[in-house]
Amino acid sequence: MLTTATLASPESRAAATPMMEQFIEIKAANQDCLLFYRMGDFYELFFDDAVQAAKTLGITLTKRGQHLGKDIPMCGVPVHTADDYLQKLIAHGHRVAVCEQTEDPAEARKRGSKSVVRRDVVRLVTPGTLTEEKLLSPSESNFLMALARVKGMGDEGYALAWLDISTGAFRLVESAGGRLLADIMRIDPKEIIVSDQLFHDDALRPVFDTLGRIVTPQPAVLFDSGSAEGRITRFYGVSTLDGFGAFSRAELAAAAAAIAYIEKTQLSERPPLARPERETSGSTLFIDPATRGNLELLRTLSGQRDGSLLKALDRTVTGGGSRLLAERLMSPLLDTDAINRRLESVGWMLAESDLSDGAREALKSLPDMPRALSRLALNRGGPRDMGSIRQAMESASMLRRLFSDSAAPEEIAEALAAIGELPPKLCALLDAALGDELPLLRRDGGFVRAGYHEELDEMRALRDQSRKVIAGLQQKYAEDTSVKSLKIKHNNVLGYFIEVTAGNAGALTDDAAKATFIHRQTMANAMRFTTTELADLESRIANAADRALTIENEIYDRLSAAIVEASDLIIAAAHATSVIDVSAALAALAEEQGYCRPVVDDSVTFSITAGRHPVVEQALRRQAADPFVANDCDLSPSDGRDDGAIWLLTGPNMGGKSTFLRQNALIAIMAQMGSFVPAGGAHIGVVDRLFSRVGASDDLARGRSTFMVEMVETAAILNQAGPRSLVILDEIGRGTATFDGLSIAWAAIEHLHEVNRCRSLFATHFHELTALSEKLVRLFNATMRVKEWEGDVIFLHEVGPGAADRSYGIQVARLAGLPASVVERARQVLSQLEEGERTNPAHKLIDDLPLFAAEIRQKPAQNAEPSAVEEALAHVNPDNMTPREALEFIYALRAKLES
Ligand SMILES: Nc1ncnc2c1ncn2[C@@H]1O[C@H](COP(=O)(O)OP(=O)(O)OP(=O)(O)O)[C@@H](O)[C@H]1O
Repeated sequence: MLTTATLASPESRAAATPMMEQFIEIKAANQDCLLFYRMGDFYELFFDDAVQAAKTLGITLTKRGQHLGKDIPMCGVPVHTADDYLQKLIAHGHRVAVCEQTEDPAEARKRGSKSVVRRDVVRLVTPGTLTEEKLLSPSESNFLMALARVKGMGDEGYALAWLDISTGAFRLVESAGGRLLADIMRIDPKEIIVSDQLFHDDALRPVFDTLGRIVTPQPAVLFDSGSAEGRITRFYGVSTLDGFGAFSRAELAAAAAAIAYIEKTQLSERPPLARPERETSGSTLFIDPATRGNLELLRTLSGQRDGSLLKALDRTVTGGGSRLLAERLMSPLLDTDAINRRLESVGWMLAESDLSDGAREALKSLPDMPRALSRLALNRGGPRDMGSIRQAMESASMLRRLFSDSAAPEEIAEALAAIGELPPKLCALLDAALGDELPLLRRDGGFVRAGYHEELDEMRALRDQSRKVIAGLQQKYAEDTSVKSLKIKHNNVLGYFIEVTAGNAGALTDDAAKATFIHRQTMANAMRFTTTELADLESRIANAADRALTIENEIYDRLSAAIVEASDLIIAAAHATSVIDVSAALAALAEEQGYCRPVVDDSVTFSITAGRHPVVEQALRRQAADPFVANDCDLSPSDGRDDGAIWLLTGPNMGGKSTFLRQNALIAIMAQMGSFVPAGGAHIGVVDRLFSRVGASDDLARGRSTFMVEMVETAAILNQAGPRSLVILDEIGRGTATFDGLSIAWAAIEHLHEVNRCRSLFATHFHELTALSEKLVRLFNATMRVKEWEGDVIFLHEVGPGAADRSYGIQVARLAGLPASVVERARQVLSQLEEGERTNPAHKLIDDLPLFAAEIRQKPAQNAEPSAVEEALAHVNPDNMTPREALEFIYALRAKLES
């Protein structure tokens, strides 16, 4: 098949029709994109673009004409539903170049009958540069990120710039090799651009492999730090960056690359980007990528939002609020003043519940201002986007009035001040100019309010009156000709015409009538006429309608320009409404769920009383199950020491160890993002790095077994955790042979205690480890309590001091539905093992080691008689059985078991 790559060959070009020539040229300039080629009301795709798109979209692949003697594969999507198709293509990792007709076909015809309509790519659609409402999730930011490295600055020379053209947010931070992936993951970009060179740098390969296909290489010139400043100043129309603050060379390179990419994809349009705001490197809680995934902050491990921490916490009522909450959750702070400022806002909203309820009510009618603004600035908007800005400005001002008599804390007061900066003139202008009911598209007209523009009103009246005049004319002609059924109709070919049935045509064609009625068309059953009067009227109507639309379009452009001019103020006010939304939402959450305000300071205290797991607690409540059992956790330094404690947690399977570990990590995250926390009381000395090793997963794609993944993550923790870190380790060493696992866990605890000296929670089934507490002064044993009742185990989910003596694995296995025969056999093996341990102290270290079952299996209990089921099984040959016989055999086994 002809591919787009071979299209550009000289033979291909020589054989091309004029339209094909145009296609080949445009395609050659956009090799890495599918080309949406505008043909009338469709975007059409050709050659291998068509094949790929038809497959992804599940639409029919057809053919259109031939090129070089071969059929040209083709598929197409209607322009008015193109967004739906774009969404699917983008989600599947494609990039799309949208090629529009840039002149009227009539213009092209003037150049000769064979001329091709001019076309040009007006935009590249990529995952990080979306603006359409349909393509975006209201509650998620859509960040494009540029990663730059400036040579000669060693490991510290990385910088990240990320921006969302749908909201105007633009930020920068410096990063380093060790935290690069963590920084990228906390920002959660949809697309990352890097220079060709960096893309092929072996040192970064593991980072890019983890991030997958969201990373795309771009020409190195985009990242040139020498011309970076010039590119940024040109974009913002300023002569120097002095007013923006001081940036490092790497930051400038990243910011300029992001801007260059926006220019490349948006072509002539310029989105309303806020000035780049610099984050201090390392000012947010470092959460390593594995921990971020395992703690299911934004999404569960299977990629769902349901079941994530964000979903459990989100009570915001605006898209902007929801996006800000997600950002805060992903980037908890280290600065206690900033954290307490946020907590102050939540506390105040909680105390002023009438006000905050009122605010939430007002916020519900607040449209997504930045996204409407961005569409208008990019010329992709319509009258309804203007309506959204008007409505948002009104709702925001109402919100501000609501708080006018209150003594709001600093953060809220600043937000209210930012709303106050919204230009009242713009508000008044939109109010005066825009009608109440707005059409989707500007080309439909009818969005300017009556009374706003004199000439427009006149033209509209003329247009509408003329329509009335036509109705009068119809009546007059009907009377004059005595043809009651005479009608004046309109179509696109003839314009207005008079129509009578064939039987009545005589009345309009007799000599007297001929002077007035001019014949236009004879149909099978009807005859059509016009009159000079009607033709005059028609041109007046058409002129008036045309003129009205022209005036409306001029007004649209003026309003749009006025809105875009105020974009900085609009973006700032929108952020302010999001701050109020988040504070009020966290207050509502705290009220609804009974959360408390944490004490956050610079100590290394970690003391939580009656803590709960925010997600599990809500899930249990939804299922109307037993309520969540609250537990204390205290890792604070004791006896005048300055380093925190390690809790070694033992307990039965299903006892709640993992839940307890995670809940304490989540409480720390929530406190540092500035939220109240699910606890009776909490005092947290700021955690600077959070590490966890929980759950087990294979990473076979990268050639790592479960155990390898576990060890890689453990290594990262032991190498990086410092005195202010919080470390959560769940069942280290379980993925290997027992002695190996136990030894690794043993050594890891000693290392945490002696070297890392950080606050840690360590859950394990190796009960031998509890002996370590005699040796390590900061290590404390804790256990999940259970009750035994008639051989069954009842989980109390209570954490208390001490060590568990056993794991109750067999009881849990029975609950899980393991066949009764297996459970029974396991009990026998366990008692053998325990017996062995009593008589043979050499086995001291292996009291709950399932892997040793292998050894036992070779030495079955001597007096164990084979059961009837085993007898039957021993004599059967499955290869000789039909499925039906096999099923009957199972029934027979079942009957034996029950007897
Ligand atoms: N504090 C609690 N209150 C109520 N229910 C809880 C509590 N903690 C845990 N649970 C329930 O117990 C179940 C098991 O908890 P979890 O997975 O934490 O146990 P575990 O001790 O880590 O088990 P394993 O050792 O098998 O991994 C959870 O799904 C949860 O529903």
